[in-house]
Amino acid sequence: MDNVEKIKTPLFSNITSEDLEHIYEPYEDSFLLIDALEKDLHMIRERQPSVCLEVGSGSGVVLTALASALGPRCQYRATDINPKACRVTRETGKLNGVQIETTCTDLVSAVQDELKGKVDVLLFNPPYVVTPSDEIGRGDLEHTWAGGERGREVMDRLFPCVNSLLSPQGLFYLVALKENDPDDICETMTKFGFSNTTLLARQTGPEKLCVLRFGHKQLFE
Ligand SMILES: C[S@@+](CC[C@H](N)C(=O)[O-])C[C@H]1O[C@@H](n2cnc3c(N)ncnc32)[C@H](O)[C@@H]1O
Repeated sequence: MDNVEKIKTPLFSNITSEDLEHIYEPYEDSFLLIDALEKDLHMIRERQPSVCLEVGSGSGVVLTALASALGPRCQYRATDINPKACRVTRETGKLNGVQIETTCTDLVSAVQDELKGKVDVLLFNPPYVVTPSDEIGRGDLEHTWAGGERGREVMDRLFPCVNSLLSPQGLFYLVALKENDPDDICETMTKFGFSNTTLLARQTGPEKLCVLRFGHKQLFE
């Protein structure tokens, strides 16, 4: 499509091999989310976002890519349960001229009061791999992929918080795997008052991934 504005993949030469023993190396799912944001950039820009929040920012490449395209008028916030990921997220932002404020917390616990109703763009590329429940949180790397039953145990805990975090015009972008049952995710989010769109879907090796976008129902009526 000619009219799609490009989002540059950020530099991430700041990430050392030692970091990669603890944090998620940008991979196909990260780039799928960046591609989905590129596809939706016109809609994001129209909203003149003031706050973008990425949950589980890992290396920070996704939020940095979005921030580089949107510019400095917006506040860029990130959370991760892993303090090393928070540090690398800030560094990746800095390397690309973007300021990202990070908070080390479980999902959005430490920021949800402050950011209530203010988040215009919410991003989550969750740990989505189907694993035994007790693999969740076993270590830094397990945090990056272990999703427990149906790969849903971590992302499912964020869904009830989305309504109170998003601004009235806010959009929520979520990466999901076929095994996570995207139709059921959409049904769950419908119950919380959201409309959904599948923005992109891609087979990457054995994984069938998609990016879902949610917005308050009345926005799309
Ligand atoms: C699949 S990685 C995605 C990293 C990055 N957003 C990307 O797309 O490359 C999932 C990230 O979520 C973080 N994470 C896992 N469980 C979390 C939780 N309960 N709260 C906050 N972050 C979490 C992990 O530490 C990891 O950085």
